[in-house]
Parts: sequence; structure tokens; C-alpha cells
Amino acid sequence: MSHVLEVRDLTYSYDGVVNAVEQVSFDVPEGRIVGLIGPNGSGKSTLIKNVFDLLKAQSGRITVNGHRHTTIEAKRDAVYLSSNDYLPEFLSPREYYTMLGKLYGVRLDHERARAYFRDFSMPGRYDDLISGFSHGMRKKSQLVGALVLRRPLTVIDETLNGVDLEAMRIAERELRTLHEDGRAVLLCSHDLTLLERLTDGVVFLDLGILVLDGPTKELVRDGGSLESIVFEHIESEAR
Ligand SMILES: Nc1ncnc2c1ncn2[C@@H]1O[C@H](COP(=O)(O)OP(=O)(O)OP(=O)(O)O)[C@@H](O)[C@H]1O
Repeated sequence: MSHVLEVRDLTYSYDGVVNAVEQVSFDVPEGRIVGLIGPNGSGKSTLIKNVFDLLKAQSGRITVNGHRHTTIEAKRDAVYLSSNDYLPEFLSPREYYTMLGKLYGVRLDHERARAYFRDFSMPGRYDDLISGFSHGMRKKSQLVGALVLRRPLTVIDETLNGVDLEAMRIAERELRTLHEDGRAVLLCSHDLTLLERLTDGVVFLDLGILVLDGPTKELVRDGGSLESIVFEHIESEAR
């Protein structure tokens, strides 16, 4: 099985003194959803920003579909849903997705995107300016962008926080279709029950260090739940 994302010995420090991410290695294989978990400040967003070349690691190696993460090929194969809800205010979703399609060099399927807007209870908003969208609507618009782009790698940094239950159910269903299509997803979330349902594997960071990397089913079978695994680690003396 090939790895869509490979992270090897990644170390990143904001100030050159304390490492926010230290010697982290893990893979996201094709057709797999991997959860990225860890307490606040454990380095999850820092790691993701390094994957997307938004921060320059001091050492380590990252590849996307075999391409160094700094190359145009790697950037074309991956889409990043950030934890904030920043979107171009004075574009409509149609215009925004057209722009994304041009950036990625793919023909954007607007019919599919419009169908997602209906599914996500936003019918009739496809040509409205994003400036008038609520927080949850922006989150859903970000997600629709990733679902229509269908890149080999989708990285989601807490993007699903703030969407309503119905949208969450649909998001879950659609993320499953991504991985059924053989695409890889790295899903960073504090919703551990969602990750238990949806992920094939889990990567657990604490204080910038990888403390656990394994198949979700086995971790849950042995540890009871992801929640108990996290608490056990945080309360352990080894920390
Ligand atoms: N721009 C920055 N400048 C300096 N330090 C930063 C910056 N961003 C994050 N850090 C520090 O890096 C460490 C890791 O932060 P990061 O945001 O990666 O954690 P996280 O696991 O994503 O947290 P959360 O769950 O709260 O989103 C923390 O100690 C944080 O204070």
C-alpha cells in the first residue's frame, strides 16, 4: 500500500529554542483516514502547516504522493482545510470554487458542488457573496471545496467544529466516500468519538512528540476508548 503522506523526523521550532514539533514520523496510506489528536498546544496545527509548506521545518522530510512537499506536484495533490473560517469575502461559492479549480488545474464540477449545498441545507446560496455567510456556512463551504476537488490528500484541521449535527452526519458520510475512492485524509479533531467511528488509524501528539501511532480498532480494543487512552497518557508519570 503506498503512502500518500509521509512525514519523517520532522522538527519545527518557532523561536529556535523550544521545539513545537520534535522528530515526528508517520504515514497516511492511500484509501485511509488517519486521525491526528493531542491536547491544545501539542503541535498538531504546526505539523499541518509544515506539510503545506506554510512553515519551514528545521529538519525532516515530508512527501505527498512521493513528491517533496515544497514542489508544485505535491501542492496540486493536497488540499488543506484550516481551522479558521477565512474565505474570500467578496466572491460567491461558485466563483471561489472556479478559482480553486484553476489553481489546482482541474475542471470544477459545479453541479456536484450545488448538490452538496442542497445537502448541507444551503440551497439557493451558491451565487451569494460569502461575506453574508454564518460561521457554520463558511465551514461547510470549505468542506464542499475539498469534496469537489477530491485531491489524493485532504487535511482537515478542526474544520468541522461548529457545523450542526445534520451537516456533521453528511460530512462523515462524504469523508467516507473520499476514502472509498482511494483518497487519503488526515483529520485533526478533538471529537474522539467521531475519530473512533471514522478513522482507520490515529496519530497522537503530546508536547510536540509522537506518543502513539496505530490502527484505531486495535487501540480502542486494547485501551477501551481514545478518550481513556488520551487521559491515561496525560496522567501518566512518563509524560
Ligand atoms: N505563531 C506562533 N508563534 C510562536 N509559537 C507558536 C505559534 N503558533 C503556535 N505556537 C506554539 O507552538 C506549540 C504548538 O501549537 P499548535 O498550534 O501547533 O498546537 P495544536 O496542537 O494545534 O493546538 P490546538 O489543539 O489548541 O489547536 C504551542 O506551544 C504554541 O504556543
